[in-house]
Amino acid sequence: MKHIHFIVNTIAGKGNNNIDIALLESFFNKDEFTLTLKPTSYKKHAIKLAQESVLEQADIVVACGGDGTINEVASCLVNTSIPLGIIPIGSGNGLASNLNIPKNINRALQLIKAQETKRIDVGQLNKHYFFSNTGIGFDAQVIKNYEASNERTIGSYIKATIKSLKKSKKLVQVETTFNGKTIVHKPFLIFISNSNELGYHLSLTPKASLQDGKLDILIVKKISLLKIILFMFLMLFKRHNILKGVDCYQTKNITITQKNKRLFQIQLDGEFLLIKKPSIDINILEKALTVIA
Ligand SMILES: Nc1ncnc2c1ncn2[C@@H]1O[C@H](COP(=O)(O)OP(=O)(O)OP(=O)(O)O)[C@@H](O)[C@H]1O
Repeated sequence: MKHIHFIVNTIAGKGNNNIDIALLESFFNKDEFTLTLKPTSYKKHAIKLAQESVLEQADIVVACGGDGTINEVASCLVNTSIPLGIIPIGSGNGLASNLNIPKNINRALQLIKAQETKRIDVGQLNKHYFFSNTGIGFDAQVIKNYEASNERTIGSYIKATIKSLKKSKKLVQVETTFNGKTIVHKPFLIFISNSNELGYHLSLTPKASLQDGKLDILIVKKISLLKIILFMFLMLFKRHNILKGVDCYQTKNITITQKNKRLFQIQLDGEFLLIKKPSIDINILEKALTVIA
C-alpha cells in the first residue's frame, strides 16, 4: 500500500483548480493507494504540511501549485528518499515545464500513478533551497513588485517589469566570486539557475540542466534602458546572450558579498526574500531530490 499526500495551494494560478478527493480517488485504486489531501490555508502553510507528511511517512508527496509551492514542499524532501510529485496549477510552472510534466491535471495524475522517478540537482542559497532559480538585482525587483500587485497573471508580471525598469538606475555594488575569479561590479542582474525555464516558456539560461551538477549564471552589467528593452526582446528568442555586457557562465558555487550593506533583496523560485547577511553563498547539491517525471 502506498501513501500519497497531495498538498494543494488553494490560491495558485487563478485559484480555481478542481483537485478534490473524488477526482483523486477516480485515478488511484483503493487497494494499492491511500490518499491524503492537504489544502493550504495561508502563505508558507505548505512547508508545515510537507514536514508533517515526512513525519507521517508518506511514500510520495505531491505539490499542487506553482514554483513557490514546489519550493516549499520540495525543500522538506531534499536528501530524503521520498519522491516529489508535481501537479502544475501555478501561473508560471517553470520547473514542471523543464521536467515535461503536463499542465493537464489528469495527465499529470497519470504520471504520478506511473511512479517513474529521476534524481535532480538542488540549488542552495545560505540555508534556503531552490529548484528553479534565484537572482539579485532586476529580477528580485520584478518579483517584489509582482507580489505587491496581488494579481497573478502574465499581465501583472509585465506591469511589475515596467515598474522595476523605472527604478533600475539604483544599482548596488557587489563582489562576486566564482570559478576562482572575483569581480567587483554594479550588476543590473545576477541570475543563477538550476532549470532551463522561467515559466511561460521563457528562459534566461536555455543551456541549464537539472542533472548536470552545475549552476548556470547570467550576469548583466549596468546597461541603458534601450538595451534592457532589446535584452527582453532577444530573450523571447533565447538570443539575449549575443548582447555585449551579457555574460553566461557555469559553476558549482558562487559567493556574492555587499561591501556596505547587510541586506540582500533576492528572488528565490519566484518568491521575494530578504537575506539579512552581508554575503550569500550559492551551491549546487548534486542529485539531492527525487522527482516523479
Ligand atoms: N491559502 C493561501 N493563502 C495565501 N497564500 C498562499 C496560500 N497557499 C499558498 N500560498 C502562497 O502562494 C504563493 C504562490 O504560490 P505558487 O508559486 O505555488 O503559485 P503561483 O500561482 O504560481 O504563484 P506565482 O504567480 O506567485 O508564481 C506562495 O508564497 C505560497 O506560500
